[in-house]
Amino acid sequence: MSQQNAIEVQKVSKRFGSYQALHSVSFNIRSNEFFTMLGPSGCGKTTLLRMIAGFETPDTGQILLNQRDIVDIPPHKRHVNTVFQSYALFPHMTLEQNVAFGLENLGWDKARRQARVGEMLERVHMSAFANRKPAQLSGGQRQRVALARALAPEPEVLLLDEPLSALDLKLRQAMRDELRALQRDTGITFVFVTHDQEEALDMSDRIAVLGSGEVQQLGTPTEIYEEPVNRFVADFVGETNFLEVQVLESASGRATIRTPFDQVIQVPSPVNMPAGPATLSVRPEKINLGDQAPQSAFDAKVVNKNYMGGYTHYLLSAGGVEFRASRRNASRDGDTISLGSTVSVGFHENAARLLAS
Ligand SMILES: Nc1ncnc2c1ncn2[C@@H]1O[C@H](COP(=O)(O)OP(=O)(O)OP(=O)(O)O)[C@@H](O)[C@H]1O
Repeated sequence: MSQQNAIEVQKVSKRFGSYQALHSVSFNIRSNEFFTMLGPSGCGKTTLLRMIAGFETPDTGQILLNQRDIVDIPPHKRHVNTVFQSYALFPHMTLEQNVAFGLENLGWDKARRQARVGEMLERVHMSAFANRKPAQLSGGQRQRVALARALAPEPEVLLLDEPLSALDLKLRQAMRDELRALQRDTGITFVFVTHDQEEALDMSDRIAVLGSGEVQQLGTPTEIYEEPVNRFVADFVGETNFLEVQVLESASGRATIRTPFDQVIQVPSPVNMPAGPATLSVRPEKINLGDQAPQSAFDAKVVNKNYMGGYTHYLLSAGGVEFRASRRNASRDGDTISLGSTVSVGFHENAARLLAS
């Protein structure tokens, strides 16, 4: 993957009336990557996408597209296309005409247009429907055509605004793989907006987690999930337990802490973590139970359990604290820990993460 930047967002702020939607946001999107802006409703992700597209302007700051400032370039001159949740296909046109539409405006001649439309419909597996109208298609098929139309003029960047959210669950999952493959095949930079953390983890090369109009963390899916920098990211991406701990000392990315279960352990930590109270994030699947618990284990009571087939989720209590653990049922009789029993519990030190805030 090239490390060149397709898009640079530099200190972008935006206010709507008295509401500050973006607070001096900066990040770079690399050429040819699948980049996701992930965050809860209202965090500013759509506003950022609309700024890149040119439908919205920053109050302050700059946006560069391939090193060029685009703030004053109108949307249709940006070599950026957008796919929306609502497809936005022209209902009176056939699929072929829909995909050809933008190419005609760009001045492509008929032969070139036809070749490109054929190629794009093929790519999204819609060649057999070329002469149908959008109303004769399912939601997933419409979204494939919308993708073909947006990719046909070979934009430098494709913006995707929650494009899967109108589809049902099964189709959404299948479309994730298709989108990812389409990005790899075309090599076009994809900028994807979603509030669905699973989608983001599944598809992205890198994710920017947005919250309260700021970038809370930017990293690969593994970094975001395994090394969340703060409570917001740990909570928004995946499930986790927050344990109130005491930092005894810290140095170069590791800290010695006392847990609510009276263990003194060393865990990964942000640099310069001051001594005193802090929060430790431990994901439920990283808490091991019974014979799987490590040596530093302690006893906990099973307060509740939910058998989910492949997994069982447990609510446990120890040291006056309740926390969650989940365990994969790896065999027919994997679910052996009963409600009300006392079980040995532990987690590997590298599986926990001390949070900066
Ligand atoms: N044109 C506008 N006028 C006033 N407020 C706006 C406008 N556009 C966005 N906002 C506000 O700015 C904030 C960020 O909006 P934005 O649409 O970027 O959020 P989002 O993260 O995409 O959320 P969602 O997933 O709900 O679309 C929201 O609180 C929204 O109400």
